[in-house]
Amino acid sequence: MKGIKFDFTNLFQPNVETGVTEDQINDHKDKIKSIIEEIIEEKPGFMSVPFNRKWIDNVLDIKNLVQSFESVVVLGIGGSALGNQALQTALNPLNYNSMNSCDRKTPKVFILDNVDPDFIASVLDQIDPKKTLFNVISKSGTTAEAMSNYLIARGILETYGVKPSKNLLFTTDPENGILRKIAEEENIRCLEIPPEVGGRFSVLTPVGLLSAVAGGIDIIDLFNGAKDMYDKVINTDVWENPAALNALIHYILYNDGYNISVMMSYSNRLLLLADWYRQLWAESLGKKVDLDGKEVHVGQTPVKALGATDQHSQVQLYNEGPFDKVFTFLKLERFDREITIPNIHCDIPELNYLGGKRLSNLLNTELTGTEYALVEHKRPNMKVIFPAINPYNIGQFFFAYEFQTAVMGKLLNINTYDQPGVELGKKVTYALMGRKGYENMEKEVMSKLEGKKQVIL
Ligand SMILES: O=P(O)(O)OC[C@H]1O[C@](O)(CO)[C@@H](O)[C@@H]1O
Repeated sequence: MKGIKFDFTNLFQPNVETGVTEDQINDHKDKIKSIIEEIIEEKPGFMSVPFNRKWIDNVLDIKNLVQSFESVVVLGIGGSALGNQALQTALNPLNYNSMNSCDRKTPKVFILDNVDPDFIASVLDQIDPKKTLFNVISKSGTTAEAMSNYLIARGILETYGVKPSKNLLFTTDPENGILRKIAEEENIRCLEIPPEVGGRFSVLTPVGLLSAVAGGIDIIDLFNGAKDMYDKVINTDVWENPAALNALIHYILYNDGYNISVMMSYSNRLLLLADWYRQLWAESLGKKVDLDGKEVHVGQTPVKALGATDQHSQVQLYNEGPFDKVFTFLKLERFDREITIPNIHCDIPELNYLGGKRLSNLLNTELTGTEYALVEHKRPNMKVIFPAINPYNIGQFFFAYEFQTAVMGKLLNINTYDQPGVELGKKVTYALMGRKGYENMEKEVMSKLEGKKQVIL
């Protein structure tokens, strides 16, 4: 079977004592059917993305230009960066940027998704601004982090005497926002973020596609994967729909106190898919009010982990701590590279069992060990199995989880597509950084901050 597989075995009773039952799933069969019908009917923006060739063409039209640069630097945050990072890390070698240019063939790709000066400076040290394309990505065109990094990049270009329009590319709303305005005034190249697609659902739009193309990734196959997954997830029978079944099981467990969803990748290359998932699951589902206006404070906290590394950091808690976590392992069957452990110290039993074994075998055996231990400790867990890492499988993953999030949002009866909870912190930053129009807020914040009884040791 082509594509990724979802192994739900260890989420069900009697395989795991705390798991769900078939009856519980059957009790929700009709509800899931109507939820899927509703989603198809309502068609949230992300649903049509894989079928709109425009997003691919817009990016492929400028492929040669983009790939003519030595480096491409993405300036964005949240949904305007996490998908890009997941794509680069999964689909290019982990040492991609440090490979020599003949082996790499396509530009180095850096993603600046923070305003930590040590981080930004460390990337700026690695690029030649004159040979760098800065892709500023912001749907709103107002995000302080993306905008300050834009100003820094532009300042550098101006210092070097480079015409900004030559080395800048904006990815933003087709009509609104300050980036669009600057682009129009200065004739800066622009790609569109479809207004109906929220940032965290935008990886398959030019948001994620431009840097993917810069890194030589086959975006057509990425779309093919997403399209084939679409066909699977619109199936209204929960037993044949991996995204709906996954959402439903997470929902049932959540209502049983499983407040945390751990995504643990047994592949360094797949790890940042878990970062992408964290934003999707957290921002979409963590809500104060439901669709009836009732205060509900729902949401399952997504956590990222790496196997085998975190077996030696987190697994003690996972096995013996509170019964509040459901686990998703990302398993890779075929690694691109292989290393065989040499037969050295053949007379030392603590070492000789490893000799001659492949590292991938050790890693996946460790996964089996962790799964086994979790089951023994009555912890529900599942696997997403990647036969290999390729654009098709990654496209499938993205679309499956986007749809799963949509189903979970319906089960929780919340608005999956807004994020009112991020606004206050943003506004306080504007106020304290002196943005015009926020003077009253600055006063209010300062008086609250100064009025606090200090407890500093
Ligand atoms: O693309 P923008 O508008 O800069 O937003 C970046 C991110 O900020 C948020 O609006 C809130 O943190 C996310 O939803 C979004 O992905």
